[in-house]
Amino acid sequence: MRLLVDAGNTRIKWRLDSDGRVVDQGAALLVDRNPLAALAGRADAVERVAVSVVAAEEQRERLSQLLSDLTGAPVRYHWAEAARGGLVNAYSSPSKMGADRWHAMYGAWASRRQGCAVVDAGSAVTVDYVDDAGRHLGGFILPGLQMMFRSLKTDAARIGFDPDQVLEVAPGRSTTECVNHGLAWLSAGMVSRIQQDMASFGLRETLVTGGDADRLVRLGLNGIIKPGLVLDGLAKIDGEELAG
Ligand SMILES: Nc1ncnc2c1ncn2[C@@H]1O[C@H](COP(=O)(O)OP(=O)(O)O)[C@@H](O)[C@H]1O
Ligand SMILES: CC(C)(COP(=O)(O)O)[C@@H](O)C(=O)NCCC(=O)O
Ligand SMILES: [K+]
Repeated sequence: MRLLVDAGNTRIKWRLDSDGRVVDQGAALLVDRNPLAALAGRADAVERVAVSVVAAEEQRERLSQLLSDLTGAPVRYHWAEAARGGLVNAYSSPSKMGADRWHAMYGAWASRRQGCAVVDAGSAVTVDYVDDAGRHLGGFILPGLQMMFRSLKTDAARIGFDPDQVLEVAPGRSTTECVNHGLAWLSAGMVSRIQQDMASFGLRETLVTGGDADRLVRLGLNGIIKPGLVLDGLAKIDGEELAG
């Protein structure tokens, strides 16, 4: 059995897989005392661990310690790459790209082998475009929903509001409405820009992952929700590395 781990800036997502079959999966907040607690007592069967991490280096070290407390199995960290299996990264310095973006893109590319957009609505939102030839055309990094609520709350003295994840885009008539509708309106604007880009780059499908994936779809993004897309790509890459 193999343990796959996707450590984002907010949550750690994990999956136990056996020969490509999902045996179990879960998620916990990165700040939890032990985000891998659900795996205690089941680690004996783990023969190998594969990790995709974008959280800070100190969080990676903490995760590393949690994993070695859990299992003696070898742990392999996978990072962004220049190219793999026909997918070619647009970055001139691929190691600077978040591992999660590469793994999500590879998850999409390996299963479809056609042009697509990959949207990861996590702590930050990332949008990446891949054409039919497997060329990554580039992407965007934007603040995620909680990050935007936080910055409005902490960086402006007189914006008092109760954050609420509404999908309402009408002009607001109170501070709370202006903020909540404003963020829905901003996300809806991003959604229509993605859809314009899809048409102009001739891309067919949008795959959406991350904690706020469902919100973007409800705001009109014409996409397929793939909650485990990063883990799908990670599983594939780790399997390919093992096979040599
Ligand atoms: N249970 C949850 N805990 C925290 N954030 C959540 C939860 N459910 C949905 N979210 C939303 O998910 C976003 C974080 O997405 P996630 O995919 O967990 O991020 P990351 O990959 O950066 O760890 C937050 O902006 C938040 O709005
Ligand atoms: C953009 C990200 C913060 C997204 O991470 P997440 O919101 O999923 O935690 C992450 O992919 C990252 O740290 N990227 C490094 C910079 C880059 O991709 O160019
Ligand atoms: K993300």
